[in-house]
Amino acid sequence: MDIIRVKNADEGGQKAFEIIKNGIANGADTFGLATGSTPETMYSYMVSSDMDFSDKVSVNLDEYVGLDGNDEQSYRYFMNQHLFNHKPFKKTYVPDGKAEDLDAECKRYDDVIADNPIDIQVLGIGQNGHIGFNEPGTSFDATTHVVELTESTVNANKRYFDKVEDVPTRALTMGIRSIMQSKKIILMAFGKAKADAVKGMLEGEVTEDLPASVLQNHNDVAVIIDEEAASQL
Ligand SMILES: O=P(O)(O)OC[C@H]1O[C@](O)(CO)[C@@H](O)[C@@H]1O
Repeated sequence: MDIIRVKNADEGGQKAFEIIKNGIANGADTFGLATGSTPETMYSYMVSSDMDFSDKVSVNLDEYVGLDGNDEQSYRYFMNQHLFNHKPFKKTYVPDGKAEDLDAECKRYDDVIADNPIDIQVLGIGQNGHIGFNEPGTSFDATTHVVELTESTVNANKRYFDKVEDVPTRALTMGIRSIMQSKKIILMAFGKAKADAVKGMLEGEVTEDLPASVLQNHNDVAVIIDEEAASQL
């Protein structure tokens, strides 16, 4: 793994943006995208650039079950606000959290991923080492599935909701197998709360107990970490 140390989230977002830009110059046109606070600076750099993404495709990692794309807490809404409303893409995919048949939605999303092989996948990391919403214990062979969120994840994400009871407890997520099939992966981690997960991911054994550790088995990963996230290394 290529470890890129930066001062803070702003510099990290700039580095990630540069990797995206180089990727596009080398033919990348399908991007796996992530939500959460981590990629926000990267999206700001994309938005304030003069780049045109109108011939690019995005495939997002995950969505809360039960939330419509117009719901301000949904990941579809997040992506529209942070990127797509400013920089239109040719096509943007996010799992449908309101699908009546969730199993069918997982199957549909696997077809989307198969039809749109991801050139560059952007990832954050949960405090418990999750990637996408693949929580500890998820099989490395998983494809898109419905997940029960752990207490740690619900607590970490409650900052976006009025009260913890409002945080959905289930989500649809792309599986680890699909993430690992991306040609290139950029994982960003900023802040002290991520330090233990980053240490486990980079220095620990490869184990389903810490999903991000699987990235040790991928041959093209850029890990962008700030000083606080790197503080346990
Ligand atoms: O970037 P945050 O807000 O710390 O969240 C960590 C990770 O958890 C998720 O919110 C779950 O998908 C990811 O989007 C994100 O990478």
